[in-house]
Amino acid sequence: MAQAKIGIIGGSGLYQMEALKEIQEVTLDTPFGSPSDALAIGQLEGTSVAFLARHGRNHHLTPSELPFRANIHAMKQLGVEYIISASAVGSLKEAVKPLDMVVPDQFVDRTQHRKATFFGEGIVAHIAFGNPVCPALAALLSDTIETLALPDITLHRGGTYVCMEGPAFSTKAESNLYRSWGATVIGMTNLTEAKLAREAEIAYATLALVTDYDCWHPDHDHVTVEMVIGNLQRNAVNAQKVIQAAVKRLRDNPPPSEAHSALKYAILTPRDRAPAETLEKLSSLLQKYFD
Ligand SMILES: CSC[C@H]1O[C@H](OP(=O)(O)O)[C@H](O)[C@@H]1O
Ligand SMILES: Nc1ncnc2[nH]cnc12
Repeated sequence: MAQAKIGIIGGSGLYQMEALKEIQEVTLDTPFGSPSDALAIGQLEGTSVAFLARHGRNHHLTPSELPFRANIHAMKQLGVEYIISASAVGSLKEAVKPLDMVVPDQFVDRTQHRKATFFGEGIVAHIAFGNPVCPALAALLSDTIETLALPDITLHRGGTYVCMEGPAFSTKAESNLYRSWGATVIGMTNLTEAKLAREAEIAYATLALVTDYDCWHPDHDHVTVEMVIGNLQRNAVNAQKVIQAAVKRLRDNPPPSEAHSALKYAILTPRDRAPAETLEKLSSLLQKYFD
């Protein structure tokens, strides 16, 4: 099977990478079901990259329907060590404007209906998640954006991404509550992905692309998909430039990441007490420790 060290997960508005060449479409099965779509494995900046459209290429999956575990497992099967996630977000701060880019360093989990762990069924592990984003990968992403200096785009290094369940947008009371917590942006997908990526020992960072001011802003009574879509298309063009340049940096200088050994002290169940079926199910995550 084709392999790739770098994975890209494209969110709303980013359903393919234009610059990806020699594409092989791979339909993968995982112990956690099928990923959102076939993965496109191809060449970008002379290195192998695996691309997945998070909601499917025709955007047919809601955030709650996303097969997060299958998506991350598929990346692991392909040998991915770094995931750059591109995501549409609403802004919770006046200074963070539509079309700006944020590279968050924290998440707040407001999801309710998701399986956000590979563990259970007889094997227990507790990963550290105090720093939910890989600092080295996030720095690489921010440095890339800064160097590109895209016209009219402000970069915000760091910030807190509130991950809500959706699919409906927030109420004003919720939006103002998140603002009172000092959060920066809001979306519906990235916390779950970041957690699973950490369990899979994949370094993960988010390129958050601001589409709207959510509903708290006095000039925007509601968030509407119409409002979001206009900015999504412009964001997608910028996201492709950033991702391509970040892949080049990653190719040349893949940073060491603590995420790559996240399970080292996390697994509590001794191997000889672990159910054979679960060991088999988790083999691509655990083989390094249990062989
Ligand atoms: C299109 S607005 C709501 C939708 O956009 C974001 O998706 P993604 O994170 O995959 O870019 C947000 O999380 C919602 O799923
Ligand atoms: N305002 C918002 N709330 C949640 N997810 C979003 N994605 C884009 N804009 C959003």
